[in-house]
Parts: sequence; C-alpha cells; structure tokens
Amino acid sequence: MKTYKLAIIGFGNVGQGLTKIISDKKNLLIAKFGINLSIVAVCDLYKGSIYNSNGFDPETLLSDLEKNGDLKSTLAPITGWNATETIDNSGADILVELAFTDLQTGEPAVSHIRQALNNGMHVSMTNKGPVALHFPELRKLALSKNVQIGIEGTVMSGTPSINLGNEMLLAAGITKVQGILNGTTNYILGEMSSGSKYKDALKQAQELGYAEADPTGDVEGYDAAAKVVILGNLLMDLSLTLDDVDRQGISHITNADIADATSLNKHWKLIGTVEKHSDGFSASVKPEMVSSEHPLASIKGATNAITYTTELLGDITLIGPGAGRLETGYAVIEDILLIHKKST
Ligand SMILES: NC(=O)c1ccc[n+]([C@@H]2O[C@H](COP(=O)([O-])OP(=O)(O)OC[C@H]3O[C@@H](n4cnc5c(N)ncnc54)[C@H](O)[C@@H]3O)[C@@H](O)[C@H]2O)c1
Ligand SMILES: N[C@@H](CCO)C(=O)O
Repeated sequence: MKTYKLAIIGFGNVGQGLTKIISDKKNLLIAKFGINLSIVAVCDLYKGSIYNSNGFDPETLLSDLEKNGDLKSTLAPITGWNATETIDNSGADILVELAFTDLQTGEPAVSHIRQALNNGMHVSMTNKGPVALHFPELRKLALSKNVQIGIEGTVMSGTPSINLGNEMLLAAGITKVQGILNGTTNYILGEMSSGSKYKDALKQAQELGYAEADPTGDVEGYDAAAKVVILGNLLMDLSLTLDDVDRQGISHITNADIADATSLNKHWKLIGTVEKHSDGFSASVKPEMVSSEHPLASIKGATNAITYTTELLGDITLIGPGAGRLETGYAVIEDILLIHKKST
C-alpha cells in the first residue's frame, strides 16, 4: 500500500468536501487502489494552520470546524505555518491547492504551485487561476521535476471533463468545445425561471458552495471564460488568454427576460464556446435563449454539460455536476488516482 501525505492549502467548501470523501472512502481507496490518503497539513488564511506528521483524523477536522468555526483549537504538534512554510516543511507528497481563484494574476496559488513543484511535490488544484494563466510554464516545470499536476476540478468539478478530453479524445482531433461551464449561473437562471429573484438565487448558490468567493467571477462570465481558455489551450493547442474570449455575463438578465423566454418555450443558458477555424479560432461566453427541445435546455441546477466536437467521432457530450463541495472534492481524488497510476 502506498501512503500519500497531503498538504491542503485552503479549507473552504472544496477542502471540506475532500476531507469528507477521504474519511468516507478510506477503506475503498485502500482496497481498490492500494492508496492511503493522509492529511498531514491544513493551511487556511482564516481557519488556521495545523501540521501533524502522522496525519489528522479527517472526521476530527470536520467536527472541530463545525464546533468552533475554525481549526485553531485542533490538537496539532505544530500550528501557525503560512502556505510557504507548509509547502517547505510538511514533507507532503502532494500539494492540494484550494485557495481563492484570482483570474488576473493567479496569485498566490501560482507561487504555491511553483514552490511545491520545485520541492518535488505533485500538485492537485481546483483553483482555475494558475491553469488559465500559467499552465504551459507549470507543466514544463513539473516535467523537469518528474512530478504530476492534476487539474480535473478546474472544469466541471468532479465530472471528468479534462481527463476525458485530454486522455481519451485528444487523438480524435477536437475542433470545438461548447457547453454550460458554470454551475452558479445555471442554478441562478433556473431558480429565476421558477420565480426567484436574482439576488435570492445568488445567495442560495453561495450557501450551497457553488459560487466563487467573489461571485462577480461567476455572474459576469469570467469563470466560464477561464474554463474556455483552459479547454482551448489544453485540448485544442491554442494559446488563448482571457482577453481572447468575447465575454458577457448574466447579471443584466431580469425576471421579465426570463418570462419572455418562457412565453416562447425557451430557456436562458450561459454558453461557453471555443472553436478552431481554418484561419484561427473563436472563443466566447454569452447568455443565449435555447428552445425547450435543445439538449442544453434540460441541464438544470449546478449541472454542467460539454460537447466535444471531434474529427473522428463527431460530437460527444458529457453531462454532470459543475460545482459543489463533494463534487469538486472528488476531482482531487481523481487527480490523485491519476498521479498514482502515472507514477507507479
Ligand atoms: N466550490 C466549487 O464548487 C468549486 C468548483 C471548482 C473549482 N473551485 C475552485 O476551488 C477553489 C476553492 O473553492 P472553495 O469553494 O472551497 O472556496 P472557498 O472560498 O470556500 O474556500 C477557499 C479557502 O481558501 C482560503 N485561502 C484563501 N487564500 C489563502 C491563502 N493564501 N493561504 C491559505 N488559505 C487561503 C480561504 O480562507 C478559504 O477558506 C477556488 O479556487 C475555486 O475557484 C470551486
Ligand atoms: N463557481 C464555479 C465553481 C466551479 O468551477 C461554478 O459555479 O461553476
């Protein structure tokens, strides 16, 4: 059995979802895959930082957090390390980077990731900033250090959109990727069509753990645009930046707009697209009215859907969760399973 020591940076929705899965699926991961996941360090800006070389009991972490609102009273041999100290001193095999997404600089996550890779650690991240802004550089660094980077959770949470595209469909020649790439906005649009106000629907999406810490990223389409960039660059060999994406969000859509769509038997959806053309590419995120018969009309709540158009297989559509605590925590498990497979 192989034990992987994990250092988690950021103990919000995803960090807690991951911890719950590590607790609930411990025996399955050992029995089916021969891997034991040991959380040796948790570092969070507000909830505190703790380190134990023998690993923490995941249920204790979650119950302490529920009881106290933070991990500051959790019994630990060492407390108070910042992210840099955690990466340098924890001796972890895998850095799990789950801090806030910053789509302007990718910081501080990108610095955490460079530091971890330079230290010979594998990295799993659900943080979209480093992937949308710096992935070629990070991938090269990982290669030179003979370690792996997992990014499954950056698109469609734990629904394996990245691995399906990258591991299975790349050789089929992906020419276009299109779909619903943001859970928060799909949830809000659906709730509004059931009569909720925009503000209330957004609040619910935040409470359910779907929205970004700053939900402007969701509702103005930046989050979906980052996913368009990630998919275009990874799967279609493009060199997109966020500025290349013609972006529009949903914050201007009113209940009257929703009612108009309903009267036409249509639904508003925020649709992301990246397509290769003979003379270049196009990339966009915009709200569109789709008819009730359209395949994307039935995608409800925080569910996402992606259609990969390929030269050899035509269209392949993947539907599944696009956000959520456990749903995104599971993406880290997928990354670790792939890291394990590729390094043994
Ligand atoms: N929630 C989802 O459904 C989802 C899905 C896919 C990807 N993501 C991405 O995963 C990451 C985590 O999402 P979340 O929903 O858990 O966010 P969250 O806001 O609930 O939690 C983030 C945590 O990171 C901590 N943090 C921020 N900067 C830090 C730093 N420098 N050092 C240590 N801790 C720091 C914060 O205190 C917070 O507790 C984000 O980058 C988000 O974009 C989230
Ligand atoms: N805030 C994002 C999380 C998943 O990346 C969403 O709602 O889709």
